[in-house]
Amino acid sequence: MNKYLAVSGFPVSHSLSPPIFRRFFEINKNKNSYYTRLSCKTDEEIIYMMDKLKLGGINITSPFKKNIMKYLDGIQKDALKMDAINTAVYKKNELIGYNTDYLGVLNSIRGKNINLKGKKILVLGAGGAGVSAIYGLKKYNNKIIIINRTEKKAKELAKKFNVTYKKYDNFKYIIREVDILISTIPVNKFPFKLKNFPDNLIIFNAYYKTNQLENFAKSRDLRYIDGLDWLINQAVPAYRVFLNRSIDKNKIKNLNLGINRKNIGIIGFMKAGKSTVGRKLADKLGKDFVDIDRLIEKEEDASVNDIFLKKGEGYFRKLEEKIILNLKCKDCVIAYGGGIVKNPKILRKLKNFSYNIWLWVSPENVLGRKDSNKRPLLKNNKNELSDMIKNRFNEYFKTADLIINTDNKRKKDVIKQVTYEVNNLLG
Ligand SMILES: Nc1ncnc2c1ncn2[C@@H]1O[C@H](COP(=O)(O)OP(=O)(O)OP(=O)(O)O)[C@@H](O)[C@H]1O
Ligand SMILES: O=C(O)C1=C[C@@H](O)[C@@H](O)[C@H](O)C1
Ligand SMILES: [Mg+2]
Repeated sequence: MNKYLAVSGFPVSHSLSPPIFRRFFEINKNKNSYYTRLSCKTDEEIIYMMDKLKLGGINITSPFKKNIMKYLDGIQKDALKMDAINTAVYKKNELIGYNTDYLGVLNSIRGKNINLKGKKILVLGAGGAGVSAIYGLKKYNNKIIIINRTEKKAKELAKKFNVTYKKYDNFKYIIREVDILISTIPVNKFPFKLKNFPDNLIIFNAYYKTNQLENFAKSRDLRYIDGLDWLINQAVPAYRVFLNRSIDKNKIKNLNLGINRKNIGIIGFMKAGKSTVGRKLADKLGKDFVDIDRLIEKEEDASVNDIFLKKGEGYFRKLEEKIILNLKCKDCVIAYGGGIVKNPKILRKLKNFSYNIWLWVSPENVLGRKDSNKRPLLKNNKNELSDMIKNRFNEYFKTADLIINTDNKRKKDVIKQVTYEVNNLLG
């Protein structure tokens, strides 16, 4: 049976979990497992979409790691102690939560053959990543200091896990005496001067976009562990939870991260809002907008409906294929037709051509949208529509780099969410 998995958060368009998991599937020849990103604005929406997409499991990232816990039927003991989860999976119809983030920290450090015993460790940041770092490291080391801009949070954490709390402003003194700095703050520019850092400092940075701390570590030849290492090392145990199999980490070479595509593609079933949202998004980003259906209409000098009725679906699909395969744009928003997922040649092109956002809509919601009864393939019949959605589901899931739910949302809210995610991706 197919297994559908995703990482959800807000924003989540930047997440490198999909290329990591897709590589795991390749390594272990999991032909029927799929993993993508699911953008959700609330914890409630995650649960709604898990049901709609029939997800077997999910990774949870910021800001939902704590709030999602109220929906779980069971919570593994490490996750309970950290009061946060990053993985949930259905086991016999019960949704069970886990936290593999702390293993991510420990195994990244171990993978670099660094002995933790006796080392003085400074954890910067008291959010979810900070908690998991402390929780993991505490098992092997008791010289841990926590500092955070909001000092109350650092104090609480220090008390809960029995580590040392220091004032934020004292960073410049403390850093001179530590062996390992674990920065868990997601920033490009580090908030403190870097010149006081000792020569043999080991830096572990949870943030995986290129940033000032990384460049500094390289310029000073300091040992540096990056967030991608952490992400891979928390994904390995999550993979075990999802599929009950282990992964040979030595095989994770040549990871194709593949999210540097400049074109943004909008895919989705009929009436999902592809044209409306695509046009507005292009406007907001200052990119050109291409609506494939409109290009077809221009070429034939007839409406999509008329082409379908007079020349048939086969003719339409051929034209659609020719236009998409010849598309040359480099920095556009493209609204693709709802039926493209039936054509493997088009799907192959899309994989490297555009970052594809699937606007999800349920059959119930499609039927409520304006003009839905005028479409030739849409005869206002919910069962027929449900069947069509089911038949195309697998291809949509495989093609989507990001899923955004449009059910029960106003157009302007969908546009806002898509724009936010795309800015997060490109920014
Ligand atoms: N979130 C939404 N809520 C309600 N109505 C919506 C929403 N998004 C789009 N619509 C409306 O649904 C109709 C279809 O939208 P649009 O034409 O953008 O969809 P599409 O995916 O391009 O459809 P098609 O398959 O016909 O190309 C329009 O009348 C649009 O205003
Ligand atoms: O960016 C991501 O994809 C993730 C980040 C961390 O929060 C992880 O805990 C999560 O499992 C996935
Ligand atoms: Mg359209």
